[in-house]
Amino acid sequence: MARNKIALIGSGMIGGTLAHMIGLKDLGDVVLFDIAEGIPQGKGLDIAQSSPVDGFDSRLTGVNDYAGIEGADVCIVTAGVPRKPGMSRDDLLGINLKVMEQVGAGLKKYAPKAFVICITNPLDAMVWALQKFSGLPTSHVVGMAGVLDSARFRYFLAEEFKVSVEDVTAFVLGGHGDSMVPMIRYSTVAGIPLPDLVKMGWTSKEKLDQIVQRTRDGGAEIVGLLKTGSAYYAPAASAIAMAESYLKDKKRVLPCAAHLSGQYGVKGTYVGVPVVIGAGGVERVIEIDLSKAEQKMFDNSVAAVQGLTEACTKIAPHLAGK
Ligand SMILES: NC(=O)c1ccc[n+]([C@@H]2O[C@H](COP(=O)([O-])OP(=O)(O)OC[C@H]3O[C@@H](n4cnc5c(N)ncnc54)[C@H](O)[C@@H]3O)[C@@H](O)[C@H]2O)c1
Ligand SMILES: O=C(O)C[C@H](O)C(=O)O
Repeated sequence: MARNKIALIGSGMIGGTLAHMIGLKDLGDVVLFDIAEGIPQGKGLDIAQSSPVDGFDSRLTGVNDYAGIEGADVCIVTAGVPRKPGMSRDDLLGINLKVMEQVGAGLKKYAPKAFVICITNPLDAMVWALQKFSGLPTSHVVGMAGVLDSARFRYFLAEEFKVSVEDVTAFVLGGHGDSMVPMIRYSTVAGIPLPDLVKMGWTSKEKLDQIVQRTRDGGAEIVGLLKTGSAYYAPAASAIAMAESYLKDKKRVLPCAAHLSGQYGVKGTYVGVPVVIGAGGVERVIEIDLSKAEQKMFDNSVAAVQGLTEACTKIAPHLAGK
């Protein structure tokens, strides 16, 4: 059987980490693409030279021409610019929208059958624009944010309860911005919902509120510490989980920025919701029951995302007709 081909569009901090993880997990051959000459080639060669030590056979190559991604099964897009301290993700919209137009053209020409995972920020607006620029089916263009935000939520909860991260399930709905909605009611420790854990005296409502806020601020916390860019280890691990579910038809249920066509009362917008990812791409959008308060927070988050997509159509009016 032929090996999977995984193209990484953008070979910066996340792109390099992705390439390394794909090698270590032996998920397939990797093509690193970037506009910066030498960076994808150098990272590819460096990681390839670790393969005899770690015992993997992935072939890694670096390119500056989209032709190199031809026939990719999966493309993970991190091309663009990350934020620095004092910036919001939304400040990246203008610059990264131009990058999405170039990437979309490259995907359309060379990898129209790929499963595409967009990571570039501001995430929900960029994946929306990338789908339109590329013309690929909405089932095959998805955004990574919910897996990361949920992983942060799970990690903070596991720390609070002093239990294994493995036994904490949690997820975050909505856009990947300040208005994201960590779902307390649907989060558990070994199946015990968080509100029950409050009743059992494991934690307090105030402490949970602090954890929710720390989750919302999770990206900014790392940006404030790193100062030169944003998180990359956890984002890369999150995208790998999505790629693996597609490549191995695992049908994992993961929160992702998915195209909504009426679910949750939303049409034509990408926003974070639980989906099933399998060989068919996004095979199902799962509509969970929301309380009035949860629905209000979700609607508020959707409105924030729609504000950004409107801003995109002002910068690139041709997006409106796509
Ligand atoms: N969705 C999420 O949860 C999430 C998490 C972390 C980071 N991000 C976003 O991911 C993006 C990448 O982050 P990073 O830390 O890897 O940044 P980085 O600066 O390390 O890497 C970005 C790479 O993109 C390349 N690039 C720039 N313009 C390009 C173009 N037109 N075509 C191809 N390549 C181009 C750059 O040369 C650079 O190598 C940022 O926008 C960041 O905000 C999103
Ligand atoms: O916060 C950022 O700018 C990067 C990313 O969206 C994150 O959540 O880590």
